Amino acid sequence: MSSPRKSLSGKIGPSILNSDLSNLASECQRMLDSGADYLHLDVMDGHFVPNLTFGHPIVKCLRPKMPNAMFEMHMMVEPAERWIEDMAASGANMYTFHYEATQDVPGCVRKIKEAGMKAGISIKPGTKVEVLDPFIDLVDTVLIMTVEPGFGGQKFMADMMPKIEYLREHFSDLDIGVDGGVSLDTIQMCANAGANMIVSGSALMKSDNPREVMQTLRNTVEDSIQKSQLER
Ligand SMILES: O=C(CO)[C@@H](O)[C@H](O)COP(=O)(O)O
Ligand SMILES: [Fe+2]
Repeated sequence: MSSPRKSLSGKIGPSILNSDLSNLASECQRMLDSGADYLHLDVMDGHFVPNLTFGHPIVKCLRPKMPNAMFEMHMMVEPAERWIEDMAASGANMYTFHYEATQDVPGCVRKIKEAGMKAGISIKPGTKVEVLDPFIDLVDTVLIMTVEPGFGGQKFMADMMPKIEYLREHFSDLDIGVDGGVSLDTIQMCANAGANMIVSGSALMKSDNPREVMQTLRNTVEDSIQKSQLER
C-alpha cells in the first residue's frame, strides 16, 4: 500500500544571524510576531566555518521565552554529531547538520531521532546534490546552501537552483529548504526551482516591514506549489 501524499506548504524561517544579537530574544519574538513559521538558528563553531555564533546555552535561555516556537538549528559544526543531545535537552526541535561534517550520515540521523528531534541535512555549494540520494528517506528536510556557509548578507548563488530542481523532480513530497541571500529579488528563482522552506536573514532583518516581506516570500512559494500541482 502506498503512503498517503504529504501536501507541501510554503514556510518562512527567519535567520537571526544578522540581527542585533544583544537583543536576541526580542529579535526572535519580532520575527514570530511578524508571521515566521519557524526560527532558523545558525550555530557556527569556528572550525567547520570561519565564524563563531552561539551554542545550546543560548537555545536553553530562549526556549522558555517562546515555548511554542519551532527552532531549527542550522549546525555548521564538525563533527556534526557533537551537539545532538545538548541541543535536544535545550529545546531544539530540528537539527540540520552538514553532509560534509560527518562520516556516518545514517548514524547521525539515528541519534537526532533518538534525541527526539527532526533531522535535516544540508550541503555546501561545492557538494553535488546526488550524494544525498541514499539518505532522503531518512531525513525530514534537505537544506540547499546558496552561499558559502559562515556569514549572513552574502550574494545569492543562482547556480545552485539545479540542485533544488533535481530534488523536486525526484522527491516530489520532500521539504526542501534554501538558505543564503534569499530576498524579494531571489525568491522567484527559489520557488520556480521547487524550494518550499525559505530561510531569509538580512532581507527580513533590514526590512521596516518584515511581515509584508514574509507574506510576499510565502505567497510566491505557495503560487509556485499550486501551479506545479495543477501541471501534474
Ligand atoms: O547559514 C547561513 C550562513 O551561513 C544563513 O542562514 C544566512 O545567515 C542567512 O542570511 P542571509 O544570507 O539571508 O542574509
Ligand atoms: Fe543558515
